[in-house]
Amino acid sequence: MYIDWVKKMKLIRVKDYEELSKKASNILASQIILKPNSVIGLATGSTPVGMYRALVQLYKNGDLDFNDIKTFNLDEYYELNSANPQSYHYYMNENLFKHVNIKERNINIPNGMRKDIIEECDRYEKKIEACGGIDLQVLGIGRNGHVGFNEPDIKFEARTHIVELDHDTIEANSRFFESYEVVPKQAISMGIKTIMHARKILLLANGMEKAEAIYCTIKGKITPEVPASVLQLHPDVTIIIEEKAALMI
Ligand SMILES: O=P(O)(O)OC[C@H]1O[C@](O)(CO)[C@@H](O)[C@@H]1O
Repeated sequence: MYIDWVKKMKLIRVKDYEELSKKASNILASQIILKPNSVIGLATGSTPVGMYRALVQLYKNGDLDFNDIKTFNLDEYYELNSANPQSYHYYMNENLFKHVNIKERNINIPNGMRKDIIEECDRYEKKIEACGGIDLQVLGIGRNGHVGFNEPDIKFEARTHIVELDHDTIEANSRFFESYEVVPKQAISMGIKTIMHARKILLLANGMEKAEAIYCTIKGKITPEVPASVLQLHPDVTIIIEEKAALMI
């Protein structure tokens, strides 16, 4: 492990995915131990799967208690219901929630099935506020530098909203679906402003295909073309980068 600071961002370089997952779960576990009623922002995608596995293990060993934890997920596909195995509701249940003692009423994920989507986005934002804001937000990163589903050219001032997914994102995520055609083309996502309001941010990057996005996020100019680059302006960001994702920095 190698720790570095670039423009106020704390970079933790790790040798492989296992170390990334362990390190990320330890950071989350410290947050939960130090503040048992923390509000945690959660991410989906393949990258945090190992972190969730490690958190479940800590819980099973009796080292972690989710009883007072509240969670808010970053995003959900539009018009996929929670019983659909491709939905992020389903993913979260399978990877974390059903294995730990979190209370159902403390779990928050945007509801892509609501008829009035604008109202749903508004409700989600208000709920985050009512819970006192997010203490620690976990993020993955897309090949195009997206965070949550905030695609390139997003408005930095956006809050939770409905987004049109990029071709690149649909293509990347089609590995979880039968084909490109059946991947939803829209999603509800926390906006950049919502993410930037979190007190702490933990970004995880794994694999060569993230190397360019990570380079632009850390060393590039701050631009809506690389949504994650805005994190340079956040006062408390930790990025855990596996060796191949760190190739360009
Ligand atoms: O971890 P993965 O599967 O590479 O996904 C990266 C990003 O893409 C998304 O899955 C959305 O496309 C995000 O939720 C995630 O942060």
